Amino acid sequence: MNMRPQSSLSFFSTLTVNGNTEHFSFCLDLSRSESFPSHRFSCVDDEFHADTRYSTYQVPHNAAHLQLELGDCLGYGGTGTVYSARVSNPLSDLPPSVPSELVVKFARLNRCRSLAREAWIYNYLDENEKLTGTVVPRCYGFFTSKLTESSVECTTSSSFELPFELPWSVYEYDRDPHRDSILEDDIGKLVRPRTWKPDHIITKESSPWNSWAPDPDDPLVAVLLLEKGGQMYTMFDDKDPLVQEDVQLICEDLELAGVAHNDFRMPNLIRAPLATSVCPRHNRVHQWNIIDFNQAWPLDLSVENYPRDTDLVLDLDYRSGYFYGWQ
Ligand SMILES: Nc1ncnc2c1ncn2[C@@H]1O[C@H](COP(=O)(O)OP(=O)(O)OP(=O)(O)O)[C@@H](O)[C@H]1O
Repeated sequence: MNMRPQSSLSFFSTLTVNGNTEHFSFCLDLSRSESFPSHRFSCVDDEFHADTRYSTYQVPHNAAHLQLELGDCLGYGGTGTVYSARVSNPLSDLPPSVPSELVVKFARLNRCRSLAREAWIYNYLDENEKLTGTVVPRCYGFFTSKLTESSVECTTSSSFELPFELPWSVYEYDRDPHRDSILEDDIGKLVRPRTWKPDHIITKESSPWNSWAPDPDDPLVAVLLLEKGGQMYTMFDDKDPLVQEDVQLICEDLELAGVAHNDFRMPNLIRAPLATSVCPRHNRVHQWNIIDFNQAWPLDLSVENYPRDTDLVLDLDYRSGYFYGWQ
């Protein structure tokens, strides 16, 4: 029987991140936290739907503890700052498939809710679509911790507000540093089912993240732990027909999973991690992975008129002006 290996999302319950650079040093203890479910978008009526199938995923409470030493900054954007991190646990404590280096995406202090959404999409792609490890990096969980002054030392200044000084600092160009960004399923009409049964199922509306807002007096740090991929896509890669073919195929995989990415640009396409598995649909190891899902949402292709009605929403528009950053 062809059994899928245990999901990387079930490996760890708690995490310690040690960061020591010339600007700061910190030691953060974090615990697994629930991610933030999305409503289901439907192209039938162009509305978001509350749907009990789109709910939180269980977090493991008695799984292993992971210890990381922060390495280089790999990139940043409006939502977070991304670092490589070396696993410092004794190897015997870890599931054998855990690589020695991972990636920590820190949410900016005002963007924890957006990162909680991105974490939910990774969960969705892992559990429903089995795309983690082939088309998107494997995810090792979403963790949070309250930030205390005692856990952080800044060598330049002790301010929590300094841009770029700390991995969770608010983005310098943020238009509203005191709020998280508005997600597409926060606005417009919401369609509710006629019968709404189980109270114990946590959907977007009943999730604590739905009403979350950053509190400067009680800051929260949130991180997403991912498999480490390589360099992002460049104009040089763009000229290679083999690269183009492979990217078309991973776009097809994400489209057939019914996940609308909503921000498909060159920086969100990276070289696939070393341990990428064979894609069962294309019977090959893809050389590229898609990242950055904080603006994504799922569709249910079994109720959509696919591809006729879904094309505009699901099409990743590879090599479009938006992809190149021209519009
Ligand atoms: N798993 C990964 N492996 C290697 N590099 C990564 C990984 N995840 C992110 N990066 C690097 O970090 C950069 C920023 O990551 P990401 O796009 O997730 O941040 P963001 O803040 O959500 O961006 P945006 O402003 O588009 O929302 C990427 O362009 C990429 O270079």
